[in-house]
Amino acid sequence: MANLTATRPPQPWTAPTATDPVSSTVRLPGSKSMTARALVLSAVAAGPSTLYRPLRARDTELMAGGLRAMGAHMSTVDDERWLVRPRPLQGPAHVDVGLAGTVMRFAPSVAGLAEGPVTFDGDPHARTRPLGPLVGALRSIGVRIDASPEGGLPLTVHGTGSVTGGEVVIDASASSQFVSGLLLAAPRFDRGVVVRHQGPPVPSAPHLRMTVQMLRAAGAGVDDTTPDVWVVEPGRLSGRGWEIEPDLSGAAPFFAAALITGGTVTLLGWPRSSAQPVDRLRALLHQMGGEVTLGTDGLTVRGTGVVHGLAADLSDVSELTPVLAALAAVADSPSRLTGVAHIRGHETDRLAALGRELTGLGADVVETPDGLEIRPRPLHGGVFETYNDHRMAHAAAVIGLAVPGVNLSDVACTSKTLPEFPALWSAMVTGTS
Ligand SMILES: O=C(O)C1=C[C@@H](OP(=O)(O)O)[C@@H](O)[C@H](O)C1
Ligand SMILES: C=C(OP(=O)(O)O)C(=O)O
Repeated sequence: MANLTATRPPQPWTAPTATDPVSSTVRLPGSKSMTARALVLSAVAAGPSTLYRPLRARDTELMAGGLRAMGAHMSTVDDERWLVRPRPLQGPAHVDVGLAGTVMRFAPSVAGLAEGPVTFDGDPHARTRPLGPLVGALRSIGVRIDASPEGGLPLTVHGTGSVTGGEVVIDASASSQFVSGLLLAAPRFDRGVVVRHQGPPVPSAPHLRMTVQMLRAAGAGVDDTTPDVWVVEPGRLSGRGWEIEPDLSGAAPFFAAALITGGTVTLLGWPRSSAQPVDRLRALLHQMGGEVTLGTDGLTVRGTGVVHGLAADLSDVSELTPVLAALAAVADSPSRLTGVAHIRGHETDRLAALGRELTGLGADVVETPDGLEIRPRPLHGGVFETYNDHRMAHAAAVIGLAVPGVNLSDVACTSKTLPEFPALWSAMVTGTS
């Protein structure tokens, strides 16, 4: 079982250094984003559902736990299939969101459908993550919420068993999850929902497409033809089987290992057609000197022995920023990563954290308002603070392949999305995977 406690002791870890090009075939667990969506859609559906090969990690166990607290029946003992039987949603209940954006943004609208109060809180840093626009939007469609003055955690949703729904205007520039959180339970709202975004661009477009695609797969009527407007019709959602794809963002550090060591990594079980932005990842890795191919055995990344710098707007794939920044720090030319101001509101302020920690290893990094400029210089070992952020740990592990003595302050934070990370990583480096 993944570690669900916020106060687990830190687990320092020295990243293994690769003496040879890696040559590895990895089977990774399911996508965090697909698992979270499948759990929510299953909890508000009219019949039972099964998730095949879901992600078992802190974020998804917390999501299952939160929905279970509200009354949904969740059987998550079998790693290969989780069974969800919807039941009447009710409070009083408490949802621990941990540090999971998906839980803190997707579960409140489900709580609006529950009868009774549902309280939400999480790790200390979760209280600083943006939530106010979603709270305001839910209030405007009839959900009563007590929240901190900024509209963040801790909060209480006073569910009445139904949500009016209808037109809502929101500034979702801080997180696409605000929009997904409004859409996923909306078929159960009396009037469905019409979400209009007003403000700077919404990041993470592929995650919004995933939300729309999975809603439709569950039988919802969704119109997303007008930019920045999403319409979900009221109606019944059917229970179904959800095939969860391997997590592409979780695979990114393993693919980066192929680039940085000039080796080869194959991710098994990759589907022919995916809800995740594989073409974008392929293009980014190609720009940095890698080759990505989709074969019958899976998705393979081959390093060519060089890592090039990268100039890219990462707004649609911002989860990849830490790993790409790590590659940029060892590249043969400077990099400019832009379009990711909002990742200051992720598990930590990722721009500040990457700036500080890469500089600590000797890189020349300038933090800009919406990204990073990275000029490679010879790096050295040192302590790398991970700030409870799984993707900071991934970044440090990637650099550690090429630089001896990269000491992570804590590697257990990888349990947020991939508890097996240290073991899988070490197996890849020692050639036992
Ligand atoms: O909906 C989702 O599953 C996610 C959306 C994105 O959030 P932001 O739009 O806040 O970046 C992404 O970064 C996060 O890891 C997962
Ligand atoms: C930003 C991330 O997570 P969350 O869902 O907590 O926002 C992430 O996994 O990179």
